[in-house]
Amino acid sequence: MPIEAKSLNEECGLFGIWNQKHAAYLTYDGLHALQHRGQEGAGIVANQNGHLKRHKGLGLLTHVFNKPEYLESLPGKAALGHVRYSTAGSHGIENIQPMMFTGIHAYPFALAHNGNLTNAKTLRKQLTDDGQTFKASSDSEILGKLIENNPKPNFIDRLKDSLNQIRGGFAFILMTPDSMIAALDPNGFRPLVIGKRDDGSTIICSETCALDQVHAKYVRDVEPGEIVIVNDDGIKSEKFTDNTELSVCSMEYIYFSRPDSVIRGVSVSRARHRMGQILAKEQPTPNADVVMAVPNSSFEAAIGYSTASGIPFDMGLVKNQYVARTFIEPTQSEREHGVRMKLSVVRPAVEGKNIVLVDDSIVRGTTSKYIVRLLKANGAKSVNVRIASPVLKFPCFYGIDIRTADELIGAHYSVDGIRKQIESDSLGYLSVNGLTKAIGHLSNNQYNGLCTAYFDGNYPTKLYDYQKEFDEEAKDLGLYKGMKA
Ligand SMILES: O=P(O)(O)OC[C@H]1O[C@H](OP(=O)(O)OP(=O)(O)O)[C@H](O)[C@@H]1O
Ligand SMILES: NC(=O)CC[C@H](N)C(=O)O
Ligand SMILES: [Mg+2]
Repeated sequence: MPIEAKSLNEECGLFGIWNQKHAAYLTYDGLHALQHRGQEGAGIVANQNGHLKRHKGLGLLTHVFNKPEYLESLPGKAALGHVRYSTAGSHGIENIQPMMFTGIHAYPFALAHNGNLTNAKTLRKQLTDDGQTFKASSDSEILGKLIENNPKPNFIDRLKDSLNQIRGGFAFILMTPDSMIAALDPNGFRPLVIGKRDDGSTIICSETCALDQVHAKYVRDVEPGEIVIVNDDGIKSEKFTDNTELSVCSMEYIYFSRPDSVIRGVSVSRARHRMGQILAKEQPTPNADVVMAVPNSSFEAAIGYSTASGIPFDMGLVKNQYVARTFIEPTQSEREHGVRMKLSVVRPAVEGKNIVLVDDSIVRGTTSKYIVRLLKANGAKSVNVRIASPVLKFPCFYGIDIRTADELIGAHYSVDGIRKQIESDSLGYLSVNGLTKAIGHLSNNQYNGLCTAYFDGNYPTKLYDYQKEFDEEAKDLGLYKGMKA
């Protein structure tokens, strides 16, 4: 199974549409705009007069739907699609979504999930002890199993009960014979938006870039703790809990989401610009000749740095758009090979220059180290690395597949230690305050509406099944040393 040797792996993408005669085709187009969120597999379930039918497979969307008959075989006026990057369970076909369920009520439904459940292990054990069997190994199947086995006669009641049992990061879209239903976790970690097309169809999807793709207008974001029910009677909103506290994953703004998306009223592209501008103020580089980006995700931050500092921007690095894929789990040497296959240098832009190299993040340090060496080998006088986010030193349990701090260079070294490792002349990071300022105030709560746990260890929820292991690791690596826990 081909896995791209990336450092930060994207999350899943969801797209659902109700009341459109070409529902599966528009879902395909919408998923195409969300392909950056997951490349391991894709699937679409169509709803034709209450009958649910699915096609799914491993690999990119274009690969899974590489014959016209696959979409032709999915007629119906509603559809639900998913692109997957795994955070739990294997990379196998059994974990590719949407997943389908029926259960004791003989009421079929399909389910698509973005995020990661923090109490999946416990719930899985409880369900298994109760005699349930699972088809997949990911966490996503758990919500389906809970709904299937809940005795309440009404589907929404079964869903509410089940949503109140799961913990962690979750944006769900479900397709039943008569409704499309979306739900968002009480912290709203993952983006989820509602849109409308002029033809009267309603769309719910992960990012606004997918709304633009299918010519839909943005209506609003789904709220934490909310259930949105779309059917032939219109749109209805309910809550499964009032115990909510918005803390959107800041990594969505820094790296994951597409720059043309808008999350909770904040343009991802403009937020990255501001991260670069604030970084230029916090971490100036006197006497530099040129600002360069590490394509693709740091372009906006680098342009922001250049605008705020007055140092001209230039393209010193080129990214091969035909991404090299490896056929084994990424190892360190695979990653180095991956970066080499991906990035090359424009020598005349680099030779004899003092360079400010802006990237959005350092995970393991593979990319920065390789680029610093590459730029120096091409005659750069100095390479000053500036990172448009704070030091990444804590793992994420809500949907990014950094499950242990051990793999993060920021968990092992001080900023100067990292500088030595990546062999740069200087290194500077954006502060957590700077990051929060760049994104803006999303809420008046203690988190300003943002999860910055990867940088400050301030997790907005208990970590449940992961807590013990995390506490031990945090202690071993001294992650909170010198920090207010
Ligand atoms: O320190 P490292 O472990 O090397 O990881 C950091 C790099 O990973 C991400 O980019 P990625 O290569 O995934 O691709 P993109 O920016 O082109 O999306 C990120 O934007 C950094 O450039
Ligand atoms: N990246 C995601 O959102 C993944 C969803 C789910 N946890 C899975 O592993 O399939
Ligand atoms: Mg990058």
